Amino acid sequence: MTDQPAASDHGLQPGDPFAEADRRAVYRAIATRRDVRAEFLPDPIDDATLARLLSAAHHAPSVGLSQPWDFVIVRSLETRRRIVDIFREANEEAAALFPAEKRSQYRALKLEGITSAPLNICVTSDPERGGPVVLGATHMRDTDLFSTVCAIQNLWLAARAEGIGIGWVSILDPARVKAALGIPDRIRLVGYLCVGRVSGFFDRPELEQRGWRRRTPLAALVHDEAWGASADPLSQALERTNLASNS
Ligand SMILES: Cc1cc2c(cc1C)N(C[C@H](O)[C@H](O)[C@H](O)COP(=O)(O)O)c1[nH]c(=O)[nH]c(=O)c1N2
Repeated sequence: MTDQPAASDHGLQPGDPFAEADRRAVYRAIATRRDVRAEFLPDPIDDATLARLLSAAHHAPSVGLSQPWDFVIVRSLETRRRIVDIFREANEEAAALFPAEKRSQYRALKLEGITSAPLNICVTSDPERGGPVVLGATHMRDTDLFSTVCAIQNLWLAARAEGIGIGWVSILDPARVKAALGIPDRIRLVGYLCVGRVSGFFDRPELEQRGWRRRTPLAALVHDEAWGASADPLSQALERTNLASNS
């Protein structure tokens, strides 16, 4: 046992940045990760690949190392059809909430790939996993959820690197999904993911491509010292940064 940080098994000294190609690969996964709805292929995901994705998720940070996540793997078409019915009902309710001029555009969007993807993963969070008092969760009650979202993002990025698409579906009544999957009441439903190999990834968010909403310039979201103060000259660097080209 040592109290030193672990030496990397990738030929790096502790504290070294990644080699250039590896660094680029990390940013490329981040920049090209997409939410996938319609481009799923029926090809099954083999267990070794699925295990890598789940292991990536399980390496996420978590409040007090509580690891509040569980992953329900859903392959049966019968179960996925039940979930799609839950989606359809919620999606009708959702459409009605948008103003009339947006409603038809909303209805034209494909917002799930539950039965077209060969596999679904329901990711949950157990607020009691870390015990009655969790280090780091004493003053921010939703930190178990934040941790579980980190796990989903890890899985999403790893999937992109594997050429596997992920589509997150949240237009669902969580109580009904939990009942369909036998998930106990006290467990929180965080993400319902459609997972599968894809015919391709959009190069921009599909919602942007379809004119629903655009990505906000980052400089508008970074505040210098206090809320509302623009981060000049950092803002110039932010405007120049293009993650996709790693420049
Ligand atoms: C918490 C949460 C919940 C949802 C989503 C994402 C997240 C983080 N997204 C995907 C979302 O629309 C997408 O991430 C953005 O449009 C940005 O696109 P890219 O992910 O960059 O492709 C999503 N997409 C969809 O088609 N149906 C859905 O119900 C949801 N729900």
